[in-house]
Amino acid sequence: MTGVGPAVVVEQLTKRFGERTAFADVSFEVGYGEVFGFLGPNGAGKTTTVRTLGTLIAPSSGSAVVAGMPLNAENGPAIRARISIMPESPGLYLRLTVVENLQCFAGLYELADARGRIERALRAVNLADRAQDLCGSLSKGLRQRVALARALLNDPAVLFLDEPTSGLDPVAAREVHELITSLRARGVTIFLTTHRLEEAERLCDRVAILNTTLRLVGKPDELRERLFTKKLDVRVRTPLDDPGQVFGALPGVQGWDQVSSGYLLAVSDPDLAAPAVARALVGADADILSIAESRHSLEDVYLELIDEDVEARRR
Ligand SMILES: Nc1ncnc2c1ncn2[C@@H]1O[C@H](COP(=O)(O)OP(=O)(O)OP(=O)(O)O)[C@@H](O)[C@H]1O
Repeated sequence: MTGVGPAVVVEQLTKRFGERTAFADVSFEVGYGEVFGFLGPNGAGKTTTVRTLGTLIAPSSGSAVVAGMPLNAENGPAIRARISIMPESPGLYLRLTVVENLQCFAGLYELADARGRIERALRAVNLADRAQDLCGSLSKGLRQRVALARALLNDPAVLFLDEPTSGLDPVAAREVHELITSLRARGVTIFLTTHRLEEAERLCDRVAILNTTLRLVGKPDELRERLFTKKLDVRVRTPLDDPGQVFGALPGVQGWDQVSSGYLLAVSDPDLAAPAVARALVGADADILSIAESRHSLEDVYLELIDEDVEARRR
């Protein structure tokens, strides 16, 4: 499942539909074995990127390498043999059973040892005991798992999952998360588009934020650091008489704000600043309730960027 070099390389890729630009000038790389999150608002170009990298539509300009092969019409069949796409809507034959659906797709792929592959795929998604059920009788969550089994039939090196938990309840979504984690453990490279930011934060090694153009790529922690200053959240039983005197002269504390719950301190390194802050509070006779690093979520990062875009469009 692994290869030499990155699993996906995208360089200045652009897709236009007539006058409309779906995405423009997008460049990034995905390493083998990585879970790569692709985030962005509605209409940002995520699905079109997946369809382009999945060889379903041709880019307007730019270049890409997918599963080690340059993306072009000639390599289409070879790329398709090494990747899978699980689209947002599973598109199963509802009057056929689970196993009949998989047989049908194994036939289309002309896969050798279809029976063994189907058994393994069903086991991988914990559906072996539902093989004879009609797909039409399955819940949305189970249908999604059948679609995932279908995507696993060809043992893909790169798996594109387009909104795999869209419309699922929290339990069904968690099951899909566990499946993604187990696929990653098997070395499958996963390209995951999602609107669920907590899902991206939990599952992805790195994320990209797209809004027609690529806004940021990195590990969630790096993106937080790039966009936000670090903060210490300080809570005390009663407000300080003179917070400026307590926090003002502390090394590593760049500024402070009084908030309803206490004080938010801008710091260069929370681990270094916290003990000094604690000592200063004790020196000021304050009753400390807690001192903790205030963490920005990936959602904060996302909203900061997308809001910037909305503001820029208004100007
Ligand atoms: N076949 C097509 N013809 C014309 N325009 C298209 C086509 N497919 C997509 N688009 C346009 O390209 C843009 C990006 O669409 P895309 O579906 O890739 O966004 P998305 O990020 O996946 O959105 P969502 O999160 O809502 O699924 C949209 O403006 C869309 O209308």
